[in-house]
Amino acid sequence: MTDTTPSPPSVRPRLEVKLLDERLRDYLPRYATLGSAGMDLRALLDEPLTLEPGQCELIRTGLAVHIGDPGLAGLILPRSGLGHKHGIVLGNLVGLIDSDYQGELMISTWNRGSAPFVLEPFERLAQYVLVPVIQAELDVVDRFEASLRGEDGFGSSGRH
Ligand SMILES: O=c1ccn([C@H]2C[C@H](O)[C@@H](COP(=O)(O)OP(=O)(O)OP(=O)(O)O)O2)c(=O)[nH]1
Ligand SMILES: [Mg+2]
Repeated sequence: MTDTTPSPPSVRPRLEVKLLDERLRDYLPRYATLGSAGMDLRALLDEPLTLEPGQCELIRTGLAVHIGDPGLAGLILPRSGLGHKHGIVLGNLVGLIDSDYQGELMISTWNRGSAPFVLEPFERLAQYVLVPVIQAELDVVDRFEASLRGEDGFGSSGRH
């Protein structure tokens, strides 16, 4: 199996990014492979930081990204290796980045594991995924036209 053909660069949306720390010039996020969905975000730290079991800290990335298009949003997601092997996940589970946010991307970093974890400066800590968004208008109604499912949910169709 080969990598999928990437979108031509011309159709990729362009995102404005501010580097809030000059050291980030050497660590710009990038897609690791042609088919990568996310770009890794690194921890902007001056020295290693030990996260004790249960500890949650807001970690700087040194990056501000202005998406600028309400039809797009950013997601900050955990890296699966850190999450599965070391229990390093996100304190907010998923970070949602609004298209009009112009501040620094921050990573709520939670050690949900049972051992201390030492986070190294510029370690790849989470990933940033750009996703399409559709904003809706709400129409208030008294009743819905009946559907097959109706109000059934939460396992109403059984487990298997
Ligand atoms: O993991 C995250 C989540 C959010 N943000 C930033 C970007 C986002 O656009 C803004 C607001 O996020 P959200 O709307 O999820 O938080 P809130 O608690 O509702 O804050 P607000 O009242 O500012 O909307 O915070 C981050 O930097 N990292
Ligand atoms: Mg909000």
